[in-house]
Amino acid sequence: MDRMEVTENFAGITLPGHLHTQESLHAAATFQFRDTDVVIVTYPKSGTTWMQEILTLMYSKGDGHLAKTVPNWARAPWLEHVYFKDMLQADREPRLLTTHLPCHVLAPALKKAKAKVIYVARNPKDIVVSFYHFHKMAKFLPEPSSFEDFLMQFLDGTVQYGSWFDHVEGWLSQRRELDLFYITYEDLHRDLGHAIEELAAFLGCALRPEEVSAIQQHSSFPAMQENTMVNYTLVSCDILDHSKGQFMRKGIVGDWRDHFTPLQDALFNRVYKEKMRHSSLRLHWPLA
Ligand SMILES: Nc1ncnc2c1ncn2[C@@H]1O[C@H](COP(=O)(O)OS(=O)(=O)O)[C@@H](OP(=O)(O)O)[C@H]1O
Repeated sequence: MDRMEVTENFAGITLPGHLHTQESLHAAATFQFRDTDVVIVTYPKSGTTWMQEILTLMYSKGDGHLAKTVPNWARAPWLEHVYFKDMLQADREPRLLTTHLPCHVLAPALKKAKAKVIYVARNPKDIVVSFYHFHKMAKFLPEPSSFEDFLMQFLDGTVQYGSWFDHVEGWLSQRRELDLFYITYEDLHRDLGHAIEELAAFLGCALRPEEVSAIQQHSSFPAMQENTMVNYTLVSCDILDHSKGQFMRKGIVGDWRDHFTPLQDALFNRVYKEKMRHSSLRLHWPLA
C-alpha cells in the first residue's frame, strides 16, 4: 500500500491524518485530566516508548507481566490519537497518558488538575536521525527524499509534529506552572537506576532496590527490542513497513555522528544557537 497522504492541521502544526482527526485533537485539547494522572510528554523520537515502559514497570513494582502482555499504546494511550478514545477513560489510577502535542494546546486543560507531567527531551541531532529512519518505515508519514532535505525541514520546523525548538521551549516555559519533571534520553542512558529513583521520588512511588533492578532489566534496550508489546512489530506492514527498518532501531546516544556531514553539523549548530538563545534548557548532550 502507498503512503497515507492525509494530514491534519491543528494549532499551527501538521499531524498525520492516519492517527489524528480534528475531533480527536479537539478532544485532547479539552481533556479532563484527573489529579492522579501522569502524562508523558515528548517530541517524537525522544524516548517516549522507553518512558512508557519504565513507568508501567514502576507501577508494577518491577513485575514484567503487564509490560509483556499489554501493548504500550493501551498501557499509556496517546491523548490525541483517534484509536485510543475508549482506553483514555480507564478506571485504573494513576492513568498513564502520552502526548506529542505542543504545550499551548494542552497546558490550559492540564492546569485545571494537578496531573503530573514528565517531559522527556533528547539531543535533537539524534532525533533527526531517528525520525528520518522512522519516516522510511511509517506509511502515515511523508517519504523522505534524502537525509539532507529532511534535516532542512526539521530545522525549519516544517516536519510533522512541528518545530522541536518550539516544543521543548513551550513545555519548559511552563515548568513552574505545571507539576513537571524534566529528564533526558541521555540521563536514562547514563544511569538508568538513578533516573528510575528520581522518577519514583517525583511520583511518590516507593521502590525497593531489587524492584529498581528489575525495572532496569525489563526496560533495557535488548529486552524492549524483544518484547512484542513494545517493539511495534504488532503493527501491520501497511502502517509500519517492517522491511524498511525497526522501530527499536539502535537505541544509542550520538548516532548523528554517523549521519551528519561537517557542513550539516555546522549549520545545525548555528540554527540551534540562534533559536535557543533565550533558552533555559539544561544541555545534557554535547552538541558538537
Ligand atoms: N530501552 C531503550 N533504550 C534506548 N533507546 C530506546 C529504548 N527504547 C526505545 N528507544 C529508542 O527511542 C527511539 C524511539 O523514540 P520514541 O519512543 O519517542 O518514538 S515515538 O515518538 O513514540 O515514535 C528509537 O531511537 P533510535 O534507535 O535512535 O531510532 C528507539 O530505539
